[in-house]
Amino acid sequence: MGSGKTTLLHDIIKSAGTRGVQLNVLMNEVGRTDTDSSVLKRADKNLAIESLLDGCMCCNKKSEVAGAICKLASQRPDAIVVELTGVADPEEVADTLSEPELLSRVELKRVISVLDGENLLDYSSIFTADREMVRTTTKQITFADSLIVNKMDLVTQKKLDKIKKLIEKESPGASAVFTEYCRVDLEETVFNSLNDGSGRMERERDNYEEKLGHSRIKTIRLDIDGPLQSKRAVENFFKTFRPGLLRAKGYVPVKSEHKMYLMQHVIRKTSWERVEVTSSPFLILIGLELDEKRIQEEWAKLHAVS
Ligand SMILES: Nc1nc2c(ncn2[C@@H]2O[C@H](COP(=O)(O)OP(=O)(O)OP(=O)(O)O)[C@@H](O)[C@H]2O)c(=O)[nH]1
Repeated sequence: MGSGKTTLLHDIIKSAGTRGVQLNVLMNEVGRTDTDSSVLKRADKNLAIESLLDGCMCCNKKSEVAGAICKLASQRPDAIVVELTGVADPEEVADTLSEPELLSRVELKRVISVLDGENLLDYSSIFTADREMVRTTTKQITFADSLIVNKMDLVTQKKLDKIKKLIEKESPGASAVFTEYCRVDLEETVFNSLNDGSGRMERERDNYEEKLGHSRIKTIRLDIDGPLQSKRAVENFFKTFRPGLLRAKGYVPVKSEHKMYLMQHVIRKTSWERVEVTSSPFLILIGLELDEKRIQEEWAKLHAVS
């Protein structure tokens, strides 16, 4: 909400043009007309943009996101930049990107949070913002691979000290850059993450594991070779990986009941819904800096006893 995201995106698009990097853009504008798209077209008149209007991508627009990303990915760009609204939750977006149809086509490289330095302290205090806003602001700090605190021209030294303390509290050790008009080293903040040799998009991948592995938010796909012992065994497995594990979902067969379940796990709660599924079972885990090696080891044990 006015923190400087479109300002940054404009610069990214311009810079991509001079680097020969082809970007596509997915915009999400809450309750507004599609104004930012025209601003961005000024940076590159041939830019491919999909816009989702009147909704927050992480909530009611979820089902449309997969379609829009697939459409952009089919043009085989080097990368897709997704601009979220200020109220979007990065974790939910990672969740959306882990839909099976997207998992094989795109990989999350970097989450960049642009924070409004002038208002950040208000947005993160329960005395001045509602709980949902505080929660979202905290998540935007916690989940960012790059943290940009913008509008420094409007921030006093006293406020800056408090902002630094807030960031240290929510994400110890995180390095933030403090900017005016989002002027950052774009090589370091954006383009570096594209140069890992993984090449152009739309390449079908045989191995689905760790699709989102370059961001701090990691998605891991676990294979299910046979029925699992019990629901409780799966829930205990999730417990082992708290607090990093945020989300898990999949079709899980349970041996003790000879049934298939749609399993949804969010933070601490796990729900099980009995389903008839003919496709192969799978489980996707989403979390912050998950230790994949350990997870795979524990998962293998769970199978061994099933
Ligand atoms: N004073 C000041 N204004 C800025 C700065 N960065 C951006 N702005 C202005 O703030 C306004 C909002 O910037 P945008 O880049 O559109 O912000 P946004 O995050 O895309 O906004 P939404 O799309 O509404 O979420 C524009 O008028 C910008 O010119 C800054 O560092 N200082």
